[in-house]
Amino acid sequence: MKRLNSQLQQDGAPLELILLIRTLLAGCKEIAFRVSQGALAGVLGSTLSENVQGETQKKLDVISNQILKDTLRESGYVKAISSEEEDDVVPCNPEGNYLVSFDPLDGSSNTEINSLIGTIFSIAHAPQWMEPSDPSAFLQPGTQMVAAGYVLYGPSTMLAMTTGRGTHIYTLDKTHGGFLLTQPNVSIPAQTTEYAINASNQRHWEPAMQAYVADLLAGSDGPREKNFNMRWVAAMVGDIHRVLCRGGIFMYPYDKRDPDKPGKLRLLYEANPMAFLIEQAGGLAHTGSGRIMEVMPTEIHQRVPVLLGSKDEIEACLSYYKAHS
Ligand SMILES: O=P(O)(O)OC[C@H]1O[C@](O)(COP(=O)(O)O)[C@@H](O)[C@@H]1O
Ligand SMILES: [Mg+2]
Ligand SMILES: [Mg+2]
Repeated sequence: MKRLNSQLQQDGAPLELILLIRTLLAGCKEIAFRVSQGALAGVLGSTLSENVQGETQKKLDVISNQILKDTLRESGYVKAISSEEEDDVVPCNPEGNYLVSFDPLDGSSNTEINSLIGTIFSIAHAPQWMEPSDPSAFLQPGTQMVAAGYVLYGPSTMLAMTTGRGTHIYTLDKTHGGFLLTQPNVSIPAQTTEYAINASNQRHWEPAMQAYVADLLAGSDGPREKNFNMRWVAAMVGDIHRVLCRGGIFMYPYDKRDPDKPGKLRLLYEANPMAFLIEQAGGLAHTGSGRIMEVMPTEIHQRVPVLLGSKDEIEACLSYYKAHS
């Protein structure tokens, strides 16, 4: 079975990027170990770095953030980090060539019920002119990413990643500690009868989304003339993994509750990396008004609506937006 390194080389990733990805994944393997300890996380710390030793009271998302921050800062490859768990950009090596953004633990409320969680990340080039503490270099559209992916901490630890040459899925072989290629060149079926949305927010959606979901619910009796099934992992990383594995769509649409928060999910840490993976697997990634990866961020913690997944079904959804515009 092919190793991650060989696939990255085959996809033409430069050596420094490969080394950075390996460093990032070393941090994720440490998180995987922590997560697998469940309620014992932080108690058994013999293999863990000094900075997180003894932090037994901290929640796993804070611990995961610390692990990734320490690992990336020490590597020297990274000029600055932006993280869902940090208010400001974290300056690293002024000579570093890359910027890394991450959601250290996505779906963190699932930790309480021993259910799916993961780390989502993206990597971009750091401009020469940039001061490490300057957030403006992170304010570039997702089209500038050179790599993105997630590590899913489930029954097995899995990695989905793209460097712009297809999306590949790997499984962590815990016997030797390496990621092995288990699903090369993922291709999301264009059509699907499976969708994911938190229906408890229904009253806050725009009319286009209300109409679209109403027609999905009407099933074979409605205009779509077929039955749909619904799934909700409550961790984007788990829902997107399902979409990559067997198709479907995932939506966290515009929500009119708070105009400052047009969606729940964060552009830099969640929407962009997942959009890159989905597009590289032949799917579509949209906000309802444009391609996610073309959104120009105005601040690092910006939120956006997301519609991701099987191409024909996302297009069907967008036709409702068009009809209501
Ligand atoms: O079920 P809810 O409350 O609508 O929220 C689920 C969404 O919130 C998130 O958990 C947010 O991620 P965090 O755990 O990183 O805050 C997404 O992964 C998920 O899709
Ligand atoms: Mg998240
Ligand atoms: Mg998180």
